[in-house]
Amino acid sequence: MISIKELQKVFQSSSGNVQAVDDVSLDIEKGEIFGVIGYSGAGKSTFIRLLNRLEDPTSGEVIIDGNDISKLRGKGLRHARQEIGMIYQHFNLLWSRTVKENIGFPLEIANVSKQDREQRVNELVDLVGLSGRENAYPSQLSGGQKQRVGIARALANKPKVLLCDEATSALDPETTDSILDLLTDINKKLGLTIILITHEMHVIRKISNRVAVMEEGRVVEQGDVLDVFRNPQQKVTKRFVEQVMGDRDQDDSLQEILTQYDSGHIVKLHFVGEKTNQAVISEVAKQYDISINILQGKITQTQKGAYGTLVVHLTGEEQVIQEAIQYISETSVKVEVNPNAS
Ligand SMILES: Nc1ncnc2c1ncn2[C@@H]1O[C@H](COP(=O)(O)OP(=O)(O)OP(=O)(O)O)[C@@H](O)[C@H]1O
Repeated sequence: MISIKELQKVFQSSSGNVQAVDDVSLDIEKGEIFGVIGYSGAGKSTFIRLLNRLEDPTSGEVIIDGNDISKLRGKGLRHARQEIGMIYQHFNLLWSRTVKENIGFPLEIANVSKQDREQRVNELVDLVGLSGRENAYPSQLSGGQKQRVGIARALANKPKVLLCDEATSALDPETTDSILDLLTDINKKLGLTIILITHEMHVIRKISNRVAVMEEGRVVEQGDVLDVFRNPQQKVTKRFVEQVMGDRDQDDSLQEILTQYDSGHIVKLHFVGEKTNQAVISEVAKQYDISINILQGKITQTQKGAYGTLVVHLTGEEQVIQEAIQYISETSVKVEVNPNAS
C-alpha cells in the first residue's frame, strides 16, 4: 500500500542544516496499523508530514497506492491527498463551526452536493459515536469527543490511509484507550491502513501490528510488535519496552521470592502471542492434582496476543508436577523451571 524509499528531509536554518528524516525506507501493507515511535526530536512529525506532502522531501520516494506522492503537483496532488486523512494531537478543528459542519468541511471543499454531504456526515457521526452531539461547538466537547470529530472529518472523503500525528498525546489514559479502540474498530470495519506516530509504547502495544523505532531521523529498528517486545535490539527500543513492561534488569524481587520456597518447583512461564494460551493455568489446575500459586508476573496484551511472564510455584507429587510441566511445554508457552533471578 505504501512504499517509502530512501526518504530524506533536511531543514536549512541560520544555525545550520538539520537532517530531520535520514534515509528512511519502509513498506506498509494494506489494512495494517503501523506505528512509528521515537522521543521528541526523532523526526516523527516530519516523517508523517512527508507522507501527505505537508512537507516536501529533500530526496526519496513516497509511493501510496501506486502514486509517487513526492512527485505530484496541482490537481494530481490534491486528488492524492483526498485519499489520505490525517488527525492531529490538538485536533485542529474549526472553532466557529459545529460538529456537523466540521465533519462536512472536507466534503464542501470536494464539492459534494448538500444532500450527499448530509448523509455522509450522519454516517460518520454514527461511526465515531457522536450521535446527539452533532450541533455542539468544539468548545462544548471533551478532548476525546474533539478527537472523534477529528477522526470523522479525516474519514469524510473515504481515504485509503489515515495518518495519526500523536493523536492521543493530549488525552488522559482512559480517553486515550477509547480513541485507540475506535481506531482499531475503524481499521477492521473499513480495512483502512493506519500509520501513527507516538512517543508512548502503550499506544503501539495496544493497536499496532508492526512498529518502527526512530532516533535522530533514522529508523533504527522495525518489526512485528510482539517480536520487538520479546527481543528489542537497540537501547532506545529497550527503553520503550520498559515503559510498558518495567525494567527486567532491575527486577530483583524474583531473587527474594526464590529464597522463600524450598519445596515444590518455581516455574517461569513466558507468554508470546496466541490469546488462547492464557487458559493454560486453569487447564493445568483442572487436569493435574497440584497446587499452583502465582508469585509474580506481568502480562500485557498486543494485537497479536499476550506478551509477558508469570512466575508460579507448583506443589504436589513430583511425578504429577513433571507431567504438568510437560503439558505446558507442549503449548506455545515457554517454560523455565527453577529460573535464575537474573
Ligand atoms: N520547519 C523546521 N525547520 C527547521 N528545523 C525543523 C523544522 N521542523 C522540524 N525541525 C527539526 O527537525 C528535527 C525533527 O523534528 P520533528 O518535529 O520531526 O521530531 P518529532 O520526533 O516529531 O519530535 P516532537 O514530538 O517533539 O515534535 C528536530 O531537530 C527539529 O528541530
